[in-house]
Amino acid sequence: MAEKEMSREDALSRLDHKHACHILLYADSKAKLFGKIPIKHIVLMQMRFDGLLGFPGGLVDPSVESLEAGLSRELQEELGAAVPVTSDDYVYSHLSSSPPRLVLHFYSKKLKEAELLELERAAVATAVDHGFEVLGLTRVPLYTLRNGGGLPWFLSHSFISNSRAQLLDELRRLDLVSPQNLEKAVKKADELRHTVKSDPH
Ligand SMILES: O=c1[nH]cnc2c1ncn2[C@@H]1O[C@H](COP(=O)(O)OP(=O)(O)O)[C@@H](O)[C@H]1O
Repeated sequence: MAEKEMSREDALSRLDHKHACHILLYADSKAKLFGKIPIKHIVLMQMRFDGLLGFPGGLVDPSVESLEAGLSRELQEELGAAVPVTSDDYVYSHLSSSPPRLVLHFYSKKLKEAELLELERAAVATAVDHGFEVLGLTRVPLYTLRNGGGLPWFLSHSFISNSRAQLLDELRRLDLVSPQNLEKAVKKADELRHTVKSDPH
């Protein structure tokens, strides 16, 4: 569903709307899958309570806290560790079409690989939301295997709100996947979604 991009100023003037902030956390990595396929970057998403994929974050109330303070609070609950977010990490805002009267603010932040690994551990060990609102953090595979495994299959899953578009925009903007590989992965994902839906078994 289409979401309308808006300026931060316009977004914050919507006092009669709810506001939600979400973040893409990522790190560079030299690790290799099966010892040969470079991971290149670790990008985090999460499996939500409703079975949809989305980013860490949640509802914030700009009348009582800054967007960044609200997002940091949500991250503490979902990841079990402090992730200081600043306005430098802000990417863009969208007016949600469904549900209506909701403004979505999106952030991304690069971490060191060791910091990200520590967050993954804390998300299981100490996060109060683990097993409830959040069923688990997941990494986004950025490679495409010969059989379509990796990013295409990941993109063929179901995502909350505009989080799939937020993911694709950031992978493109941060150059975490080349434009050609991203385009191919999206095309393959669309074919896979069609195959899964039309398979009667
Ligand atoms: O990753 C995301 N990207 C964009 N919008 C999202 C994402 N996750 C949830 N949303 C939207 O934001 C709303 C509030 O988010 P969330 O469910 O994370 O907050 P909460 O845990 O505070 O209730 C959801 O109803 C959904 O429409």
